[in-house]
Amino acid sequence: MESIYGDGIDVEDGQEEKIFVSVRVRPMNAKEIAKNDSCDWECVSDNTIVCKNVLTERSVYPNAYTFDRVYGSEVATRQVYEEGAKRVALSALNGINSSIFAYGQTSSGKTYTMTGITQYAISDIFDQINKQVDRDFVLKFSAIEIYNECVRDLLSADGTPLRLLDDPEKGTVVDKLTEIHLEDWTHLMELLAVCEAQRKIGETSLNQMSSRSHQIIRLTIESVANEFSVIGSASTLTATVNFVDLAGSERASQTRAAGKRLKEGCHINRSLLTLGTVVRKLSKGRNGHVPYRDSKLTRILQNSLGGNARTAIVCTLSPAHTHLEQSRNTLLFALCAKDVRTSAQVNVVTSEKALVKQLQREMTRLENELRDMSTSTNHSETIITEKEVQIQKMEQEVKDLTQERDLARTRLEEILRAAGVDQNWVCDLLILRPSTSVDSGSWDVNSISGHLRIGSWDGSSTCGHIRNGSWDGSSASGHLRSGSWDEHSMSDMSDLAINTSDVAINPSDVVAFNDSLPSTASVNTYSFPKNHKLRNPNEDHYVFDNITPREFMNQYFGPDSKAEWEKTSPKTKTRTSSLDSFKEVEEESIVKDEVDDIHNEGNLGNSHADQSPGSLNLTRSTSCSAIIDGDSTLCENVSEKNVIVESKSDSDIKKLCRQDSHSSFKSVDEKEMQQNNDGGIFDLSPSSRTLEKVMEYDIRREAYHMVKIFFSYDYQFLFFCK
Ligand SMILES: Nc1ncnc2c1ncn2[C@@H]1O[C@H](COP(=O)(O)OP(=O)(O)OP(=O)(O)O)[C@@H](O)[C@H]1O
Repeated sequence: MESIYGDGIDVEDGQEEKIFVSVRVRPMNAKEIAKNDSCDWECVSDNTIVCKNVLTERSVYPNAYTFDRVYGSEVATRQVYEEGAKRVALSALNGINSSIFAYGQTSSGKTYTMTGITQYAISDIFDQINKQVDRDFVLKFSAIEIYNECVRDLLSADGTPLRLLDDPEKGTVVDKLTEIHLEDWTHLMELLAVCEAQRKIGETSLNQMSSRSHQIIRLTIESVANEFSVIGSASTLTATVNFVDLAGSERASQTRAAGKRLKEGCHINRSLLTLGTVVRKLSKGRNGHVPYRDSKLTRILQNSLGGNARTAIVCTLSPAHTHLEQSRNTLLFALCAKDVRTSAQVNVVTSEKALVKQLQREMTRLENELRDMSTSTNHSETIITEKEVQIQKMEQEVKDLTQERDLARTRLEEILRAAGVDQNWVCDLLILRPSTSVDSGSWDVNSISGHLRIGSWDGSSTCGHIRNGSWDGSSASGHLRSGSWDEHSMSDMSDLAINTSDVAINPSDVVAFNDSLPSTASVNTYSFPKNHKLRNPNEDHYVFDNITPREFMNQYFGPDSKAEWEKTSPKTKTRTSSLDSFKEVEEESIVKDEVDDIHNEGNLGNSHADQSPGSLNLTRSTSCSAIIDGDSTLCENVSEKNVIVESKSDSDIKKLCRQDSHSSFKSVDEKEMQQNNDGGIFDLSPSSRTLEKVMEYDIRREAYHMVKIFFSYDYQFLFFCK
């Protein structure tokens, strides 16, 4: 019995060998003889063929061509098979993929040759199988046709084109291709007959039965060692052998093709051109891109060209001089193919040892994959854990802030209640969140670089509108801008409410504290007692715990006008004169004028004329402290003041506002106020003048507001109450 590896076939892994290339010249046919065409080709040896035609000196074509084997017209197909294809075909029995295909122009004898080779090869395969008693074989037969770039199953009546799929191990595979278990020789003949019947053929001027498609007959051979095997029962061999009958290259002018035939010819030529390019690239080396995917033909043949397959090509020639150019092209293709090397590899397990090695490699690969997956999973879990911790922290922060807000709101309500302020009164509230240096004692508004928001608060609601404003501490010198107050809001304050959390200011945006009030204290600076310490919120303590609201207001916003104006006036004058004495004089003059105006028009009672000068400056202070203290006497004054204000005509109030705005040395710019629609610029200096401006703003809108400021450890509140 022959060796499993065949007669003289070397199957060492990685061994390279060239494609076996042979040339077969068919006999002159009746037509050619009738036309008295001459025979151009002569095989001068077993492997050299020469062109007998006299060539001009300028011809680029060689005269002689050498291949692995050349066969003249007298040589039988059997010999072509035996010498040029058998060795390759039988290598499939040893687990090596193999392909044999015929290439040549139309009517050159491809089908004739391949039909014979296919039958001889399969016949020999049957013989080899029968001889091999230590292995059990299974043969599977399939047939493919590529017609006009569509892949068809020749064993199926359904002409639906089949898809080509890329399998990582098998390479290109034809999806849903019929595979029939080949039983015996008779069965083979039946199947070949089916394929022949199914294949697209047509009549051309050169071939009455021209194949208009590429045909691939595929035989898959599976074998496993049986009980008689000395190698081992587990060894398995699987390989395929392809018998490829290509459609013939043709020149439309020669075939006089038109319509359907012309279209077929275009597809045929295009795919053969791609095949030629692939072979040419492969012959020049394995580097670089090989355009296998440019045609269905080269995709399917990829494993048969330059891959692991053993390959034999039989190039067929028509000897007639008429076909000289086509024959030369065929030989050029053959020359390229001659240099293409393939690597013969047994692509199946051939021994127990190899099987063990393969399993070990597979185990290693799986372990690596598992490790990678595990690492990836751990990483993801770590990220999730970190996010969860972050979320928990943020939830805790939200909780803490909510508690702070509620605490602040509660304290405000308590203070308002203690001060006798109606909780349902509408208040405009400004909340400043101090920096961490809040305890240091003084607050330099010039340091403020962020924006503040001003809104309104109805004391009971925690949600609603926020009227945005901004406080540009540097450019506006401590002016508070209220940028988006609107008439509607002002006239219907009951609709306004503020969510205190919305108006909280980022500490970095708002305040910085200095140790003391600068000697050049401007109206932009709030100062606090040097010894004053803002309390920790946990102590449930406010600024007002140490001083009365009146003292507080007097201390930071000027003396109360109603209560002992004469005593406090010099002090106020001293402070303001240190700021800008000439403006003070100017202001007092203007204030006096405007009071006189009002008196002259009889809108201000005589009892209040006595309060001048400075009464207007102190009006706000009076009302504010009165309400804070809950002092009934002072509240009467508030009431009186309300009467005074309300008794004024609109024109009076506007006039008063205009005059007063001019009198302020940090004046509210009337134009700017109007440009900002109803947005006023408020001077929030510690002088009563600041608060006067707030009053001014409110009076303009026929709303009478007061200002309170509370400081706690975390928040400072400035709100304007109606
Ligand atoms: N070596 C040969 N000996 C005798 N006759 C041959 C030989 N080669 C081919 N023929 C004949 O030549 C004709 C054309 O051959 P064949 O059909 O095989 O050509 P082809 O290359 O397959 O053409 P196409 O590409 O058009 O299908 C056929 O009638 C065939 O019998």
